[in-house]
Amino acid sequence: MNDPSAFSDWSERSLFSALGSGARFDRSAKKAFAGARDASAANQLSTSSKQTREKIASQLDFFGTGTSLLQGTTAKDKDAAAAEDDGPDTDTDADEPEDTGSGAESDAEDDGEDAPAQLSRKDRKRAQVRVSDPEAPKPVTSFQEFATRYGIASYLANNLEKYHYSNPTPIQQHALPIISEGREVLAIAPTGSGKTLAYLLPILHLLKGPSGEGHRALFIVPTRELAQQIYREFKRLSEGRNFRVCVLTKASAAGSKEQQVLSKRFDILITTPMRLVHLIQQKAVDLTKLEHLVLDEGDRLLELGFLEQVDEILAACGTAAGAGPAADTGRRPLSKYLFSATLSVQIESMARSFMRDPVRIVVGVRNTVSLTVEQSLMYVGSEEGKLLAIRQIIQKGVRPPVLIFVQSRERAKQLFHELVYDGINVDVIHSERTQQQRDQIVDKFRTGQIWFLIATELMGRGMDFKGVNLVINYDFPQTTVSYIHRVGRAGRAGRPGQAITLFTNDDKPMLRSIATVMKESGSKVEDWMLTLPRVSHGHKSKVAARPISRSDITSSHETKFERRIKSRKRQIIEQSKQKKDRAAKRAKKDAKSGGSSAETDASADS
Ligand SMILES: Nc1ncnc2c1ncn2[C@@H]1O[C@H](COP(=O)(O)OP(=O)(O)OP(=O)(O)O)[C@@H](O)[C@H]1O
Repeated sequence: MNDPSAFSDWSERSLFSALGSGARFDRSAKKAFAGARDASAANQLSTSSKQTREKIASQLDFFGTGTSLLQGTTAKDKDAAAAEDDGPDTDTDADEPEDTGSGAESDAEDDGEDAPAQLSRKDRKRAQVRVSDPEAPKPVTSFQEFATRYGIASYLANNLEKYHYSNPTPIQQHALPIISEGREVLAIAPTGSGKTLAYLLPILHLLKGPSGEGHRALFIVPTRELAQQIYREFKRLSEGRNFRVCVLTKASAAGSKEQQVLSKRFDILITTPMRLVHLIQQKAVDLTKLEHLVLDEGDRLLELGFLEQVDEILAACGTAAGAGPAADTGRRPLSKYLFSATLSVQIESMARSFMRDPVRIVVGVRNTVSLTVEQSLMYVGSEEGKLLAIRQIIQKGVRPPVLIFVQSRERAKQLFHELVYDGINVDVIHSERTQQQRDQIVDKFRTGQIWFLIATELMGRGMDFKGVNLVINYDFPQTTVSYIHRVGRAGRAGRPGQAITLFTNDDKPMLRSIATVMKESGSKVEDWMLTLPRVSHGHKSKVAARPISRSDITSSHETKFERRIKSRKRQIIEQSKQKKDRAAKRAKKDAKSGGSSAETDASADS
């Protein structure tokens, strides 16, 4: 398994000089709009309000990095920040519902003493953790306190130390005791704030050790990449206890009799909904021994498309939506946990219908972006302007790894062909690529072999690439939720990150919503963006369901001849890549058959 930290070391080196001048991205990049229809609108670029970010940095220093928010701040930036006005502290009319919960929340950390008096009410809210039940177990302030209060096994304490988890993040401080004391949890905390450990650690503590009785913990996630990532995190944290973990893949969900027998040996299942439903329908899996059920990226899992499958899984656990807790069978009652960076009021009430009096924990302001991400919007006029803008951003010098989001597979392929022709170290990931290709790409991106990764919504949620410095929304996100998750691939674990969102005139209807989210998370946006006409919910739903149609991504100035040459060049690159992949595969195979394999099968440990 690759160690992601190796990548961060790598990214510290200035490897990107080959692609550009090495200069940082110029945020006043008006030149990027050459050729765009409305050059004057280039001035509408927004910059982050560093002043606001710095003021609350200490409050939100989840990872104890201290200077993380300021690391990317040059002296010039600081001057600029000093000159900036944070603007009036009025609530903007967030298009996404904010927190309209029960109203019975206790501001667990809002005793007025911790927050500096000069912070505005909103800034303080950004730094708060709100817990819905005043009777919920009190938070822990350190892993040491958690260990002594609950008597956690020494292997867990050792692994926390070994993998440098020195202080719990706010979501961990609250979730660890609440889950450990048997309460269900609805957790909403920013992207990259350590939600995975917030549920893995207490669940491992409660499971104690492998039992061989059947599946006792089930983790459901929307993509198989995320399933693999949770598997990796689980393996690290459970080192020293021989838990048997199964990540359901296409192959393992085939539902053969052998699988049915095998599955009983696994303590833990990690899966996407579809894979599990397949096994349930084949009667190849027994979920009646389940003690813990986690819906990671839970709001996504309760949306149309996944909802029916999740409902079927809940029914198989004895907890159908609308029903109360499972009947007492003498075993530990099934506890359910939902984690996400975003959760609407509607989805929350749906979740409550199958949960048992969950404690809701909200870190910061609901549905906003992590403060470690410096967000900006860039007007590019037209689709051609986008291609020009991205080339200029790259030429000016950015530090890889960089994630670039587009709205469809087709566009991902088109942009890939454009950038690969420019000689950029780029790859593309989308659902049409094979499982093996997807795994390889994720691995290569983690380890720095790929510098730019073009992705669809597939990679928008949950993926933890620690070193991602920059996210570029080449295509404007279809919803604010998608925006929050996409830009949350940068600025993780307290590190600074940057997000640039390109927009054209076609994106203006949705601009107000995104600008509002940016403002809510401490970035400065132009006032006119916040006063654009509101868009009806009907229109938003339409855009959410189907992206706006855009013209193809292509350098239109090319002649037919140039395009033919380009296409031939692409073929050659593709062939040479395939050749390399085949050679690597052969080498791996030879190595395996030659000696004893230390690597266990990621899909099915035994
Ligand atoms: N207490 C901690 N100290 C240091 N690093 C941590 C701690 N907890 C988690 N991390 C690291 O922070 C990174 C982000 O964690 P994680 O992937 O769980 O974020 P998340 O909140 O689930 O984000 P998302 O909403 O995008 O899924 C991971 O690399 C993880 O190893």
